[in-house]
Amino acid sequence: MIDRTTGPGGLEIFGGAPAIVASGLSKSVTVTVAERGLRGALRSVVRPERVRRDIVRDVSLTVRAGELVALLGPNGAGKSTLVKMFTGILVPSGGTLRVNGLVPHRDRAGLARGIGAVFGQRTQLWWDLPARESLDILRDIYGIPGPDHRRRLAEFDEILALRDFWDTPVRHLSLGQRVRCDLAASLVHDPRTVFLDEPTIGMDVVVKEQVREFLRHQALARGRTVVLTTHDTADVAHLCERLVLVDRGRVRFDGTLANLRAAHGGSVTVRAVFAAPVGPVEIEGTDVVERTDLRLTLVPRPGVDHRRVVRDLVGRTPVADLRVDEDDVESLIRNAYRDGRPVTAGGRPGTGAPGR
Ligand SMILES: Nc1ncnc2c1ncn2[C@@H]1O[C@H](COP(=O)(O)OP(=O)(O)OP(=O)(O)O)[C@@H](O)[C@H]1O
Repeated sequence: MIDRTTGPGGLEIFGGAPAIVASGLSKSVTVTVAERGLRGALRSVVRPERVRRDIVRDVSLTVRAGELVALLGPNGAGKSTLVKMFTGILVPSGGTLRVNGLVPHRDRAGLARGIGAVFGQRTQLWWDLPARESLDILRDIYGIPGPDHRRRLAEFDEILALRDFWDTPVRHLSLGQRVRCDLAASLVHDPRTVFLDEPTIGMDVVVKEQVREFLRHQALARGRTVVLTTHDTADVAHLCERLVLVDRGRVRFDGTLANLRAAHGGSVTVRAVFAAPVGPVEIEGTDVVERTDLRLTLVPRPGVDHRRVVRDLVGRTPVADLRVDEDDVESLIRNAYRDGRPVTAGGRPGTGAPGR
């Protein structure tokens, strides 16, 4: 059963039990190795060589209720496999997993009432029906009371502007319109935890922002847990407080963007233009890149907080203009994969165990 209370302003919020608790979670498959050449092909038929492939290895992760978590990683890293285990579609080969307090593959029916999912290119809507009719069918399947259903659709429509196209058959919708309807379908039964695979794929910048605002609202105001897989680093920068980087089946990093910056950030550059000429300025913990009477460019040394550098600079000189250039999210993630060490929240090297 889903544990709910009423929060400020009468909003329903979910209880404090973690949404996901995974410990040592693994998934292996057995694959047949195809041998080369005609003789090899014949041998593969007569005596196929089978090898075990580890797709997800020893993943430990706790996601609290109401968290917005991005699951990131290169193609083939194991993200979809993890989400398939979270949603009960795949049975883990090892470790333990609970989602909304349930063992997903053992209690798929119970789990379905408390989770929602959007899987990228696939739709859960009826192809030949207008999206609105699909949402009505889902209302009947889940037994949602009419007033609740209408209130939820009005809320989804307010941010996602569904009314413009929800009377059009799904097969005539653009990808961006269809995914917006799929988002509504995944939330219509008010699930506690939502899994979204590339929710902003194929959308223009305006619609992407609409979807991000919608997901923020669903996490912050509604207390829903949102786990999204994405290759769009702007989703991460605009949306997620927590990042889990997966690589070759393992968690390589688990923490906030600030943790990632601390662990894998390159340099931050502080550029100041002064309102009047100044003499020599010494700011502790920095290297000077450029200095004139009117300009100063500094790079804080590793481990030095650039905000302290900015405070010192502004406190001691007449700064007319100031710019801080940091690595963008994409370069941070690239650095994390290149650096190779698994890092948990707080920037500490670790095994991918929950960092908070
Ligand atoms: N049933 C299976 N049999 C064999 N290999 C599999 C199976 N399912 C997944 N894999 C392999 O496991 C790896 C992880 O796949 P997965 O789909 O989880 O990656 P992903 O991180 O979601 O990738 P993408 O970003 O491309 O969607 C891939 O190398 C894939 O080929």
